[in-house]
Amino acid sequence: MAIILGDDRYGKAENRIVRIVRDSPRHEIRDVNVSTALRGDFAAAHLEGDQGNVLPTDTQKQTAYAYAKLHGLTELEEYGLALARHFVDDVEPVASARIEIEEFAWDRVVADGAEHDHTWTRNGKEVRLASVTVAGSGEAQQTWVTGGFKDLVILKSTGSEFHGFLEDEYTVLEPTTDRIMATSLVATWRFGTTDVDWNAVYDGVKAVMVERFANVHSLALQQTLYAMGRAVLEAYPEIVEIRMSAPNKHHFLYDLGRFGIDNDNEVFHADDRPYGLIQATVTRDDAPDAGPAWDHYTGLV
Ligand SMILES: O=c1[nH]c(=O)c2[nH]c(=O)[nH]c2[nH]1
Repeated sequence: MAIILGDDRYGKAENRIVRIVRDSPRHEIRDVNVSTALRGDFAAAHLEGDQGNVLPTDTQKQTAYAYAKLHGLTELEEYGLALARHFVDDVEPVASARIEIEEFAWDRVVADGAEHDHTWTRNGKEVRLASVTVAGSGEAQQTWVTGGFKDLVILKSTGSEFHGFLEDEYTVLEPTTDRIMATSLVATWRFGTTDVDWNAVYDGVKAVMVERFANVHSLALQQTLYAMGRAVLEAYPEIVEIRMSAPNKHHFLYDLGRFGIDNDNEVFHADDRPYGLIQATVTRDDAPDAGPAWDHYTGLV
């Protein structure tokens, strides 16, 4: 009996590439998850630990990012064809290449009645939230109502800076005057009354927050959150307090300079963790006591 190596392949799975086309003020976005897998003359790596034929998965990753710039991502299939043909045609030991691509769709934000040039929400709706607490009876009965949403994923491809921060001996972050800002927003608000047009207020609050995210030129996610919360309280007298939680979904500019390729805020790596988590409450100074309004039960709201 002989023991033999069966089928094998290898590559870099799930490269989270965001490509912004920004040759006019109206930007375009492509947000993809790209996996590469190569088959070919790679037995020696398994049998002898010989890497002579092995194009590192890291190189496959770099190529996937470089091709996002060089070939664009306007058509996923064109991009995939270019990448696969490169591996097969230009890398000697490669006999076949498979490229798998998932695309996450974004919808352009409409703010002030017009499509926004550089802000999108992730396709698919946010989850609406509501909580009601009633206590006591008769004249003494009290009621607390909160509304909100979670999973409102929103991104702007410019109009965001972050610099002037405190630095110490562990600071390596480079200041930036132009970055992607993205978050998956959770917002919950407390009503001061039950005399509310609930659905209309929900739609309105969401529109106000999206508009502020899009149009406030941001110096930090903290500043944007406060601007959103403030605008909600200004627009809706029936709301007395709003709480927001915003993961900073980091998009790191991919270093293509190493390959002699310019990257003028066009190709990014969308990192999933760790993430900054920014939370803020904005409230009226005369807001009634919150009582049990925030007394969460399931953790879902
Ligand atoms: O908007 C930001 N706020 C921060 O507090 C922070 N910290 C960081 O590293 N990046 C950012 N961005």
